[in-house]
Amino acid sequence: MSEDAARTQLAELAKSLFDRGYSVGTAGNICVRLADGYLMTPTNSCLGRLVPARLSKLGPDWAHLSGDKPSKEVFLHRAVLDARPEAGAVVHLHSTYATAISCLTPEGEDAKIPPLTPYFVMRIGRRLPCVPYYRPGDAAMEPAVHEAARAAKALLLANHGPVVSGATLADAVHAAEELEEAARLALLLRGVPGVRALDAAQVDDLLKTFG
Ligand SMILES: O=C(O)[C@@H](O)C(=O)COP(=O)(O)O
Ligand SMILES: [Zn+2]
Repeated sequence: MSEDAARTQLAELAKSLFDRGYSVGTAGNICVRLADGYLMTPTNSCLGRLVPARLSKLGPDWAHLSGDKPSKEVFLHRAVLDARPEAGAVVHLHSTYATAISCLTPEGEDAKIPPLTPYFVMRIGRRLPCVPYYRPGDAAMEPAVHEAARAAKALLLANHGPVVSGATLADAVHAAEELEEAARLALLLRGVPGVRALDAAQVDDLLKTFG
């Protein structure tokens, strides 16, 4: 995909997330890997109103080259994309239910979202680590995020929100949407008697077939 096409697609998918309530105000940020660097949402930008030509362009060394000032979460995106060479994009949101789970999960543990549906397993996988709390934009989070991202496609930032990678931006967006729905189901069904999750053999079969 050309850089122009990547810019247009980033703005369109970000608007789609915003329009459906996955992001409010200026929350969230997105990064896409390019052949010669990275495209990133500018800091304090609204995902619903991005201008393709004003997206931040960073070089292969993550130095800001052009466009508006990049998101303060450059370290977050760098950690994930360095840890997952196969990933082409990262989406960070403050979507309500996944963020609620990030406030319930003990820091450093995996989030307790049970494998209720096949699509959650297919899109997110077996693990969803929860990285301890860091101030947004704090470079100190990079090693912890890197370690979590090596183990899983998606992770939670404690008391902050989800971070989801994908082979393409569309994949990352779809996975972030699926994570939000899974978090919503998990909270809806919390404590409800008789809830049935997929068993280990069913999860293994999904990962073997689609993972
Ligand atoms: O929560 C935060 O402050 C950031 O993680 C965020 O979501 C928005 O920050 P910018 O991308 O710098 O606007
Ligand atoms: Zn954030």
